[in-house]
Amino acid sequence: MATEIVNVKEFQELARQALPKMYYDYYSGGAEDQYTLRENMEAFCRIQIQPRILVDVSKIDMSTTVLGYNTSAPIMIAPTAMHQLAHPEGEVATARAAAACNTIMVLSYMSTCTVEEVASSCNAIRFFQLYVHKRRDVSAQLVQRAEGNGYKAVILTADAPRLGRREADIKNKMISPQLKNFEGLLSTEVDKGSNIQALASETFDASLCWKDIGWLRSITNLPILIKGVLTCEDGACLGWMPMLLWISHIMDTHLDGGNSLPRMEAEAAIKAVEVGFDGIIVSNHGARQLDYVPASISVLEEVVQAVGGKVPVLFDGGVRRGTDIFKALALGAQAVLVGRPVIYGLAAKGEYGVRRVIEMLKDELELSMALSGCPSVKDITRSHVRTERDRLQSML
Ligand SMILES: Cc1cc2nc3c(=O)[nH]c(=O)nc-3n(C[C@H](O)[C@H](O)[C@H](O)COP(=O)(O)O)c2cc1C
Ligand SMILES: CCCCCCC(=O)C(=O)O
Repeated sequence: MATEIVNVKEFQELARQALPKMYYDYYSGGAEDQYTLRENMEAFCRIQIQPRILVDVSKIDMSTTVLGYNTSAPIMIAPTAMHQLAHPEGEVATARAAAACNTIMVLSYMSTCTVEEVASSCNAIRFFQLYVHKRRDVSAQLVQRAEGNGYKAVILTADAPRLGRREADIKNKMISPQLKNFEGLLSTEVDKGSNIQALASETFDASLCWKDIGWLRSITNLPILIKGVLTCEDGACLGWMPMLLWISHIMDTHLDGGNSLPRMEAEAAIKAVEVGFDGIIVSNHGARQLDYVPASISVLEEVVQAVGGKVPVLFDGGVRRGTDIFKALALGAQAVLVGRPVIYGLAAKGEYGVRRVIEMLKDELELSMALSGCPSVKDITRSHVRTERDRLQSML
């Protein structure tokens, strides 16, 4: 008799068994030494939950809204490429699971099913993730197809001027399949599939910069969110200066005030608001781009503070448990996006597997809320978690 799958991580092992090594490595891997890949999960473990007791939690309401769209819980499906490598039904199965769970799905620019196939498969609320193509007309056409097919927002991925160095993919000679969205738009050489590194460098426009929000606005009326904003751990411009100075004194390090990296990085979030993005996704791309960037959970709060409620802040990276979601919400995220777990569910059991993954996360979040004294999402506050920084500060 098959043993019951009791958590999301167990789906990873099922996926490993189900997939050819080349694909499993592609989905599960991170960049270079995979330091950030480990950190994305370990940083969650260093945050403790501070529950309240004797609160009426006989009813728990996880529902929330993202950009005005109702969703059953603050959990979304992150854009991940090429779902048909995990399961023949690909993104259509994922979208159907999203619809069944009343969850928002973000379709990857690099999807294996087309924008239209996914749109016509179910009534899930869908956003469209955009990589800006060297040939801007190709990106513009895809965005317009998405808009015409009822996708509700564009998510611009800004952390990939080039593809990160994923050594397993290099060793495995990972090949991208044909991506049907581009049929008729690009040369057949790309259509027939190629080494992903080569395809990425043919695709990604490394000249993309802040002023290009103007071009994006000119091609769509949809809200545009930016994905890949990170800020530094120490947040010098956000009120942590006394602690920083103390730490720097102890460590005899030099901080140069105006030109320090923390200020520069915090400016990325502020800049995103200034140039008119409608939302921010704190993300390090699942640790697949630049290794040795911080875990995304460890920089979330700085971004939230820098943004100051002007636009919604979403979060992804390393979410594997309902408690992880609880922690991200306590640190100010409006919702989290989940990447690999969804693919593991899809690889293991198709649409049903994706549904189970989302249901498990929802069940765990619901229990976490009950045991923490939070009957609704808005009851989850900053004081429900204790971070490393809190612990350091209490020692001052
Ligand atoms: C296999 C894989 C493919 C991905 N493809 C894309 C993509 O096409 N576009 C994008 O913006 N992000 C992509 N990402 C990053 C995810 O959107 C997300 O940031 C990340 O997976 C979150 O971390 P998690 O996997 O730990 O949940 C991909 C991630 C993985 C694991
Ligand atoms: C096939 C070209 C590259 C796809 C990149 C998808 C992605 O973002 C990833 O992290 O992988």
